[in-house]
Amino acid sequence: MGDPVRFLIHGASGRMGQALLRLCAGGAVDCSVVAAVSRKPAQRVVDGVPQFAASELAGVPPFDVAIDFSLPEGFDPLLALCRQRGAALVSGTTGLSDAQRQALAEAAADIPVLWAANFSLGVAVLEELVERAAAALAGWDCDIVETHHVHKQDAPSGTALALGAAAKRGGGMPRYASLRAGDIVGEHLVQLTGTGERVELVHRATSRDVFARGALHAASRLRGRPPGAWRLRDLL
Ligand SMILES: NC(=O)C1=CN([C@@H]2O[C@H](COP(=O)(O)OP(=O)(O)OC[C@H]3O[C@@H](n4cnc5c(N)ncnc54)[C@H](OP(=O)(O)O)[C@@H]3O)[C@@H](O)[C@H]2O)C=CC1
Ligand SMILES: O=C(O)C1=N[C@H](C(=O)O)C[C@H](O)C1
Repeated sequence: MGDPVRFLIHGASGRMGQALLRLCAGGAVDCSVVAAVSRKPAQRVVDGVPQFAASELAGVPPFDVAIDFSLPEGFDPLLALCRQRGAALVSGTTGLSDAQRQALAEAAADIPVLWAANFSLGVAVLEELVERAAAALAGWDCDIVETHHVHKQDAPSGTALALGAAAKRGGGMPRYASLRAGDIVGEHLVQLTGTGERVELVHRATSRDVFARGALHAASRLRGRPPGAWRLRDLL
């Protein structure tokens, strides 16, 4: 066993940030959270974890891996910090611009990075099923319906777009629909419709812990890897 991996949690006050901090405190992986960053932290230290405002990012202590579940507006300073410090970055933030995706790809020349639209095992399997189904059902209509809680800002969800990319790899031409309702954690339906028949592939997340656990395990395995754009399947 080596030293505990040192995490910076970015978006710490949010729904995902809170799940990550709770799982870290519970020992889900061998780690120490050296900085919890949000836009405006209410306290300086919470449960022994130092809290930082986004404007104080330059002053955070040394860390091995930043885990980012925030909003696109906070992404650029975090990526710059990781490059400057030579630290790895795991990000699940969706709604990034093309320029931000390009900057992430360029950063992979210098540091290990992993971005995934969805850190659950089920969605990783669903992507493979969708590609196969779209290839086998050429010419069928392909519709992706995603449903999330009312606070979600981006649409279609990152996962819907990733499933759409899988469908395209199989030859499908996906269309998207988004619903925002109550406190739904995240549901994705891929519907392939022919004449007189229909195939439905569905994933329902009922707890954010599935995403948080996936991100923590990937992050702890990213420490010490060479620079590059890593995929979730390389690490889990
Ligand atoms: N890939 C995956 O598996 C998953 C991805 N997500 C994605 O993760 C992201 C976060 O989701 P969720 O936790 O629900 O969102 P929340 O709105 O609950 O949390 C957002 C967090 O980001 C912080 N933040 C906002 N702006 C900035 C900024 N400029 N700099 C630094 N921090 C900032 C907020 O701080 P403050 O409270 O101070 O404003 C808050 O801590 C979304 O993009 C979502 O789509 C979510 C679940 C799974
Ligand atoms: O914002 C969320 O909550 C989620 N976002 C991700 C996405 O955009 O696909 C993953 C998950 O569905 C929850």
